[in-house]
Amino acid sequence: MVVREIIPGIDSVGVIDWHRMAFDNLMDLPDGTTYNAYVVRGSEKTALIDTVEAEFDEEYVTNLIRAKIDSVDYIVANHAEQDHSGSLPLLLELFPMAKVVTTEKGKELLCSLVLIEEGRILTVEENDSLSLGDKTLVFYPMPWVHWPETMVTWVPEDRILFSCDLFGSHLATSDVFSDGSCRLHEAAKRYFAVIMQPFRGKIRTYLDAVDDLSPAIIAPSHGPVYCDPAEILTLYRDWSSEEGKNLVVIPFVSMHNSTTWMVERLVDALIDRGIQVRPYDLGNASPGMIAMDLIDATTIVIGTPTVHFGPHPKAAHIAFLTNILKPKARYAAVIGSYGWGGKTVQALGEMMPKLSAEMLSPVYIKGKPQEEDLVAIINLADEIYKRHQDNHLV
Ligand SMILES: Cc1cc2nc3c(=O)[nH]c(=O)nc-3n(C[C@H](O)[C@H](O)[C@H](O)COP(=O)(O)O)c2cc1C
Repeated sequence: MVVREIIPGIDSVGVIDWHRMAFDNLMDLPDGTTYNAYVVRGSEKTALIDTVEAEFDEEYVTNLIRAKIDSVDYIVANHAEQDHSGSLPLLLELFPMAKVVTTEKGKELLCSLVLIEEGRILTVEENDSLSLGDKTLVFYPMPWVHWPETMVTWVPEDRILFSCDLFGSHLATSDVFSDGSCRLHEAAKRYFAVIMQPFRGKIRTYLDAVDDLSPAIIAPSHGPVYCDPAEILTLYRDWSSEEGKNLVVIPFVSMHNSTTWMVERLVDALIDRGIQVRPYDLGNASPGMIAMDLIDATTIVIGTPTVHFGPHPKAAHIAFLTNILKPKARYAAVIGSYGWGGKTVQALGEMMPKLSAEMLSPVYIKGKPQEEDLVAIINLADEIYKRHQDNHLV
């Protein structure tokens, strides 16, 4: 529990969740997370920006007491997801005059997800503003970062942007401000990979809007605050672009090593051809790491044996994840081994209808790979090399 000043009149009053291991049961969290919330004190009125997970209610309220907040006029809900709206019911009890400020869609979601009474909600649209006296809150809906109701809040007098999940990172740290470290950038990338990647087209548009505002500070709802917004804006420009890198990601699973031997041969052949390669054994790989590489990969190769006539469930899981993340990869292939028959290659293709990648010829072999099978793997490496060359990546 700790209150930190961001700038005079604006404090960080959120909480640090040091030990959380997973988020949304979708993403592994190696570094915990934070639920950021802020207080903006104007000369006449006070606003809170976002709240925290309900299980951290007590810490949040303690922070408000430490920050000497005895009245609240507005509680801005930039995003209705429970990690930011969970404390709203308690806060509305504690501050009976406070209004929740959100978009029309946010109102609908808050009423159903955290059971807020409609009468306590004030809805806002693009460019609407609320005066706090010497500070103003201006609202910009930015749907689909990463839910339909999301918005950001801007304080023009201080040029600070409360960007909610946009620019967030799951990183529990005692630093309230970015330290510019690789660790933070990796946490932000992991966050983008799993939460923002499918919406990168919209995000490119929103990056232009943020550039137009030219913020001095970006204060997201997870992870550190950026006093040099170019740091995170530059990373977001790269991650949200449609330009893949000279990278092949190979998530694979094997029961008796035939698929593993094929993957090993492919890895060596790609390295020989000057292509960066990341194999992930799905027996113990982190889905977050794979998702991060999907941001950059130009080619995805899934390796799997046939199990009960289809792909191994671990390969099916990664195909499903790939499909929902809609990565920018231009090429995909399936390699692996079967015993007597099945529809593994076709089934995997059908699991990824949202992947707009050209499917390269599979190398799907019976039993243990023989020399001619390994030659087919070399041919696949050549195919990938040619495609990467066509894209001026090698
Ligand atoms: C539980 C189980 C189910 C299997 N089901 C099939 C199947 O439906 N069709 C098939 O062709 N092979 C099936 N196989 C055989 C494997 O696909 C085959 O042994 C393959 O070579 C294993 O590749 P790996 O060494 O990479 O695990 C099955 C094997 C196991 C262990």
